[in-house]
This record gives sequence, C-alpha cells and structure tokens, in this order.
Amino acid sequence: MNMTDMNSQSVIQNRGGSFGPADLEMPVKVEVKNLDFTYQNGHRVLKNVNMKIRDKTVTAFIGPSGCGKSTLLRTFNRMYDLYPGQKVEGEILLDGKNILSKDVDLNNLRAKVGMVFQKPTPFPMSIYENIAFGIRLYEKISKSEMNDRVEAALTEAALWTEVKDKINQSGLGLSGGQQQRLCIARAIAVKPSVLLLDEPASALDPISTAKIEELIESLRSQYCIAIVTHNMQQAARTSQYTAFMYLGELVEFDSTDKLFSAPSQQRTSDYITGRFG
Ligand SMILES: Nc1ncnc2c1ncn2[C@@H]1O[C@H](COP(=O)(O)OP(=O)(O)OP(=O)(O)O)[C@@H](O)[C@H]1O
Repeated sequence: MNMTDMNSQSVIQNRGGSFGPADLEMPVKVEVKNLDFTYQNGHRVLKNVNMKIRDKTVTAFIGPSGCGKSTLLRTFNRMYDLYPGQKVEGEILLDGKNILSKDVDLNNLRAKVGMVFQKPTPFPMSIYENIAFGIRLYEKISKSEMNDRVEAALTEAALWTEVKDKINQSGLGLSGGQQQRLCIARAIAVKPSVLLLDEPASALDPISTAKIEELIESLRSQYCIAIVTHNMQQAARTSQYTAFMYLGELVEFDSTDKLFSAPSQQRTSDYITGRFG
C-alpha cells in the first residue's frame, strides 16, 4: 500500500457514528435541480448542481477552498438575498416546494432552515435571551412555556448542564465551543427541519470539536443536516453522505463509506488521497 492509499484508509478507519442501511432509506428532504449561481461580479460559482439530500442524515460537502461549498449551503436558506445583484437559476425543493420562488417568505424559510457559521456568533445578550429572542420572532408564548423551550433547546444542544446556573449571564462569556453550541441551540429552538453547518468546528480546539461532532450525531435523528468541512476526517466521522465539489461542479455524491473507500471519479480519488487540495 502506498502513502496516498494509506491516507484514504485512515480516513475510513477513523469513521465514527453509526452508518447503516436504514440511513439509505430516509426520504429526500432537499432536492437541488440544475442549480447555477453567479455572484454580482459575474463569477459563476455553482455549475448545474444536482443532488438529493435525505432527511435525518448528515451530508458533508467537501472540496478544495473556493470550490463553492459555502455558496451552495447558503442557497438553501437564501442567504444570498442579503447581497443584491447575484443570480441564481434552477430549483431547490424543500419538501417538494421550490424555495427559490419569489413568493417564498424568507423569515419562515430561515426558521425552517437554520444556519450555524464558522465563527460562533452569539448575540450580545444573556444565554437565556440568545434562545428566547429567536422564538419570540415567530411565536407568542407564555413565560413558563418560554422557560421550557429555552431549557429544551439548551438540553438538545448538550449545553444545559453547563449553563443552567448562569442562564442570565452574557452568552459572550462562554468558551468558544460553548458559544458554538449556544448558536446551535438558538437555531434548533425555532424548530427547523434542516440545519446548515458551515465549518462549525474549524475555529475550535480538539475537545470542543469532538463535542460538536457528538452533538451532530445526536441531532441527526431529528434533522436533515448539511455540513461544510475542510476536514476529510471530520466528514468521514460525522456524515452518512458526502458531496465532493470542485470548481463549482458536483463531481461525486455518494454514501460517505463508498466515496472514501471506492470513489467512482478520478478527481475524487486524487482529492481524498491528498494528490491535490
Ligand atoms: N460575496 C462574494 N462575491 C464574489 N465572489 C464570492 C463571494 N463569496 C465567495 N465568492 C467566490 O466564490 C467562490 C466560491 O466561494 P465559496 O466560499 O462558496 O467556496 P468554498 O468552497 O466554501 O471555499 P472555502 O472552503 O475557502 O470557504 C470563490 O472563488 C470565492 O472567492
């Protein structure tokens, strides 16, 4: 076995999580059809992307820097609407409904499709308010219901036991890893069905990263999760499906086991074995 084959082997051997045939039977949650995306400067960043993302699974987007992973993720909740002049063509069906239609309510879309960024971004307010603020935008509920919702979201995000005694202190006082779990709690508090994670652990130390990966595994049973990561081991550990992108094209999309152990495309093989990066 040469060095590059050994790299590929070690990515697979480091896989955690519980991948099984049942994952393959999950219904399609998001379907991307003939998606093209061009930035306002004329740079066409996504080229005829087609993929089906299944519910209650984790799908990882990998590929070299600048290949369009984050741009693709951001089309799923129309983040690009914040920057005028960009052009999107094709369809993205969420539960069969095209979210690129002009009549889609963006607030509702962003509640259904939550997003967490690379750098933890808690609001400059208490831990409690970080969660309650988002819920109030969408629902009018009593104080005791709100308390329950805040506790439930923090519990789901594996943060409750660490913060329950300082719930009224600033979210900015938490460690980086805790802040990131707070952001995940904030996203799930409004009951989304899809969670988009854009390099959620790349600014964190290894212990905090492991906690985020455990959290992703525990959230998988309830959400459709898409994660962008630079880290192939992380993709292999956390996901059931992997999309390999290169220069705006989706080169290969398959089960994570298959993509890392027996890719069908030479470019995928070259990338996962470290021949380019
Ligand atoms: N707001 C923008 N305006 C113009 N071009 C942009 C903008 N944002 C990103 N790009 C370009 O689009 C291409 C794809 O960027 P994107 O961030 O989606 O790739 P990526 O695969 O996520 O990269 P990385 O792993 O480095 O984050 C890059 O060439 C980038 O420079």
